[in-house]
Amino acid sequence: MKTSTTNTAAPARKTMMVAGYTNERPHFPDLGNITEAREKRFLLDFCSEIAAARSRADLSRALRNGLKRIPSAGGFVVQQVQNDQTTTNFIYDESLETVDAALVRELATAKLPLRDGLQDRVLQSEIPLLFSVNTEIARGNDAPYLRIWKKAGINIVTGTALRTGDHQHGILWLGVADIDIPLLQGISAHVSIAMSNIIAHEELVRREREAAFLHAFSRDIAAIRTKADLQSAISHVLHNVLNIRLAVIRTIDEDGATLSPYLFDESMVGDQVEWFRSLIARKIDIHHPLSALVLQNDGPVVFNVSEEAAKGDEEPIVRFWESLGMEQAFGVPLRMGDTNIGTLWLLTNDVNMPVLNSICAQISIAISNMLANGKILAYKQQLENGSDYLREQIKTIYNFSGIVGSGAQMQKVYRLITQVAASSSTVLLTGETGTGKELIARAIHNASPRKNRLMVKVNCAALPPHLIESELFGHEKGAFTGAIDRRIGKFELAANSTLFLDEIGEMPLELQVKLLRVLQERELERVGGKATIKVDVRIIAATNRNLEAEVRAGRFRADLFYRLNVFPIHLPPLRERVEDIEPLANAFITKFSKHIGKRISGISAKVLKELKSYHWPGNVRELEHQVERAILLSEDATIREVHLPDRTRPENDDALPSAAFPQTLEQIEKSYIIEVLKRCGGKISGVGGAAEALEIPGTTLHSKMKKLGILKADYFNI
Ligand SMILES: Nc1ncnc2c1ncn2[C@@H]1O[C@H](COP(=O)(O)OP(=O)(O)OP(=O)(O)O)[C@@H](O)[C@H]1O
Repeated sequence: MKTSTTNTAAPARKTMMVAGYTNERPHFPDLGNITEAREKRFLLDFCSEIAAARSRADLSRALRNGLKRIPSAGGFVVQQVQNDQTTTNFIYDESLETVDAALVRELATAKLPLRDGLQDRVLQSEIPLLFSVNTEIARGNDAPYLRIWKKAGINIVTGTALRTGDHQHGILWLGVADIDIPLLQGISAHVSIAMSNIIAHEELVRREREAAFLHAFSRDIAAIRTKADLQSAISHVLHNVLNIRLAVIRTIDEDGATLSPYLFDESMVGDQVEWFRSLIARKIDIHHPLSALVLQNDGPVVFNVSEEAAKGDEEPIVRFWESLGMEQAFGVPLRMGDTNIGTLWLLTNDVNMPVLNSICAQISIAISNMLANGKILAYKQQLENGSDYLREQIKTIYNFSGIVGSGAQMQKVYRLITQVAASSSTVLLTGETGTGKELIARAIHNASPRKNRLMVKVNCAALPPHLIESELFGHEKGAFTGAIDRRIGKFELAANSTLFLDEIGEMPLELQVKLLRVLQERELERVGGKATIKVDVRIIAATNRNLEAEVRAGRFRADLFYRLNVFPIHLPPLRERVEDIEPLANAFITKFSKHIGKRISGISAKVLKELKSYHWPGNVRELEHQVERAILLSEDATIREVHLPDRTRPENDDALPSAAFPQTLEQIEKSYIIEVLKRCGGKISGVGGAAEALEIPGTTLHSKMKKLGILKADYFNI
């Protein structure tokens, strides 16, 4: 046996037998005590057992049994050549575990570089090579398997390339000092065939398993209705089929410009959860280099983490991958047909690309179905809410079928409506209560390009402050107690239409900030939601308060006021457009006589005079109610009587007639308080209440009202 400092190679021979066995033994010594005939017998037995091997365990057993009959044999290892210039263990002799179990097991799962000065030489050689373990170690070769052989006390090992045709499957290492080269070649030829069969069989089993998983996955995914179920199905298939974990799925937002997180799994980020969450929470521009690359690619993109880090772009996500010790990260486009719907990110150092592709195709379908479902639900809700509006509109249609009034003041209002309607500019309608602000808001909407969608109205004074935010911006399920379902807000409902914010002066200060943000950025977040939603909404706001005074008093934000006051339209009080009173009264007679079912043809001159001289604190609404009441009470076809409150004024006289004037101080006080209460819409205390206007505490006003016998009917009877 030659154990020179270098390896000894046996020259290739032309006289090999079919099994690779020949009687000639030019370099290797005899096969111990096995005679030539027994050698043949041995090889036949050995090879038939190897040929029968269907699994790694079979092959291992066959090699172990065969080698038992070679006295100098000390163990075997078969390494498999991988595509990435490495080898991995295929089988090893379990008896080596008695030497150093931990090291053997470590090697069993390790990837060894192919070019280590030994493996590469064996694979390049046509014939088996013989190495001295001690010499290789002394030379500085630190291949870990040399340490095993050394610990096992084996100094001479032979390495034989395992090939079928041109394909290199691996290397057969034998710890044997004394073996006949043709016999070794015969053994290796059979091991090569067995190995390639086992690999093919394993591949087949793996594919069948994958196909079964994919089939189950597509079945499961078709039945999925919730995001949580989708997440668990995806995690399950990735873990079971690819043995990897999902990092995050991002979907492209409605605006088509950004990607938002859709699903993510923090189970693989260890104690870096907070960092991971902060990275995930961010919206990503679709042109961001890493995402753009994935979205432009047909299949998965492999990012080499150290190469990405070396670019010095200070990408936070790359630093994160580095911190997890990842060598590679995978970004996969999620697509339906030619349309990108998002990206899927995996943290793994290795992945089966074809399988990943088919999983991603299924995930794309599932996500796009879920997104479509979400949209359908939103549309459904929009339709439902829309039909409420429609009903409301139909119910009150007679109220805004036309604006009545042709006086100079209303002519000015009509001109302003015409100027602003076609644009999307914000309009601020001001004027006392009942002057027709809502009517004008609808007129602007109906004259605008948005007229085919319903105008959405929010009365900021009618909602409790804690509900206004959810009413305006919507909420996600569970956002607060009572949020049992997701609900879209009025802003989203008014998408591509007009949002009429009535009584804007009543909006609480804290909400004014949020409204300002939406008006500035045209995007909002639902209460309890993370996603930002773009909205194209035209705003018309209305108030009967003097907003400038409210700003000065610190009750209204100046910045919001300037945002709203883009195009102000002031509705004059009815007392300043007396010329409109008769046409308005006639219009209401037509409307109510039809509605009530009484044929009323007109108003007496006396009543008309009374109407024209009245102060109309409740403006057109008050006139409307007075006409309705008069029709109900009238006994013939002409209205001959109206019951106006005490504040009538004679024509051309600003002073009130003495008969109508209260006689005592108490009466003066009573009617003054009633007047103030009317102007404050019956609100007694709080912001905008009568007590505030009278500059007395709410409790004092209450007791005064009690003392003076002021009843609700006194100030609500307009
Ligand atoms: N010029 C008008 N022509 C016909 N009807 C009118 C006119 N102005 C107001 N009205 C009617 O008066 C009533 C009150 O009008 P509207 O609700 O638009 O007033 P407003 O200024 O918005 O009141 P508030 O400030 O109290 O909300 C409605 O029934 C409306 O149809």
